Formats: sequence, structure tokens, C-alpha cells
Amino acid sequence: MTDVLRIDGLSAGYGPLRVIHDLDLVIKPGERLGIVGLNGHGKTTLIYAIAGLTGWQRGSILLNGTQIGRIRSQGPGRYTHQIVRRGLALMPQGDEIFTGLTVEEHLDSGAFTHDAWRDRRVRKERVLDLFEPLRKLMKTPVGRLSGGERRMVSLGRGLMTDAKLYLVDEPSLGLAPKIGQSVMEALFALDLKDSAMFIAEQNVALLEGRVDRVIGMHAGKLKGEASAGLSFN
Ligand SMILES: Nc1ncnc2c1ncn2[C@@H]1O[C@H](COP(=O)(O)OP(=O)(O)OP(=O)(O)O)[C@@H](O)[C@H]1O
Repeated sequence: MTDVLRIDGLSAGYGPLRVIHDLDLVIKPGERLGIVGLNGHGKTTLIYAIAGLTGWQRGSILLNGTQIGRIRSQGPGRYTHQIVRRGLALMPQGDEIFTGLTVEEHLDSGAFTHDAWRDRRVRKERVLDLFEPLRKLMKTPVGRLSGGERRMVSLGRGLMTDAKLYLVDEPSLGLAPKIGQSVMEALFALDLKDSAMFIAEQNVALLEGRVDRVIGMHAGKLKGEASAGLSFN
């Protein structure tokens, strides 16, 4: 079976700053991968590079066998819509939600591809099955929601397409521990089938036993790898 993601020799950064250094990574169908590392070591930048959102990048990135990692210096985001159409879903750090729009409008906005838009009712049901508290809030502007509910909206929006690869950036960040845990549980309940999930997370305890592999990230490089039991090599 084709790898969901195969990265070879990726470097990426912003202007003169090189954040990702010659990085290789393979993610298999059905796999949940955790990336852990301290602030500023490049987790978000790696996610952005996969999504074509860094200032510049070079190296090969195959998403489900298709090259999405062309040399990019024309500015961030120029090819991101094409990458999304090829099967990428991004759940960004900090939610990136719009306080005036309702929960339902956010979920609809995640149905970006033609197929997702056509099937949006079914897909919204699938999201609501995972994030039950949103069910009674569909017509509520997101500005009135709690932090945990907003996170569910942000993650739910990312689940509206049938992506090959879900990139999730610090899903528990800024939430009370119990809320963070329940949001993560909902995310882990998603049946990936032959898709894969990449989760950047500082709170390694939240990944324990819930992902197939955890890789440490330090100074723009991947360091050490642990299976679900979390003893690092
Ligand atoms: N848009 C940007 N322009 C310039 N430098 C940036 C930009 N975004 C991130 N950086 C720099 O890139 C480096 C890596 O940051 P990045 O956000 O990828 O790390 P991280 O591991 O995801 O940390 P965090 O948990 O804070 O998101 C840092 O030195 C940061 O200052």
C-alpha cells in the first residue's frame, strides 16, 4: 500500500531562517503519529511545510504518492488549496476560527472539496457523533463558546473532508487538563481506515498508548522514536 506521507530531505523556513533541516519521515496508512518537542523547535513549521505554508522550502513530499513538495519560494499558501484537494486536512494551532460565524458555518467551511460539500450533511453528523456537545450549538456564533467547544469546532471543521492525512497542531493547548483530555479522546475515536493522523503535542502524556509512534523533534530535526509504550530509542 502507498505511504500516506513520505518526506525526503525536507528543509524549510522563513526568509533567512532555516527551521527544518534535511528531514525524512514516512507515515503509513492507518497510522497515528505523535510529534513532541518544546516550543520553537519546529513542529508547527513542519506542519506548515507539508501544507505549503512556509516562506520557503525544498525537498520531496509525497502525499499518497503525489508530489506536493515542489521547491517553493513564491510565498506561503500559493498551492495549499491544491494540496488540500489532494487529501490534506489541517487543524491549526490557535483554532483560527471566526467569532461571528456559527458552529454550522464553520463545519460547512471545512467541506472544501466538491465531494465533501455534496456529502456535508453526513459529514456533519460524523463530526457531531465525535463532538456531541456541538450538537445543540450548531446555530450559535462561535464567539459565545467555551475554549473547549471552540477547539471542537476547529477540529471538527478539519474532519469535514475525507482526508488522507490529518495534521493536528497541539489539540490540547490552552485547555484545562480534563477538557484537553476529552477533546483528544474524541479525536482518537475517529476511525482512520487507510488515512493517517499526525499530531504535534507538547503534553506527551496525552499521547501515551493512543498513538502508534511518537517521534521527538529538536532544533528542526526528528530525534528518537518510541512505539506506543513511549520508551525512546
Ligand atoms: N511566520 C514566521 N516567520 C518567522 N519565523 C517564524 C515563523 N513561524 C515560526 N517561526 C520561527 O520558527 C521557529 C520554529 O517555530 P515553530 O512554531 O515551528 O515551533 P513549534 O515547535 O511548533 O513551537 P510552538 O509549540 O510554539 O508552536 C521559531 O524560532 C519561530 O520563531
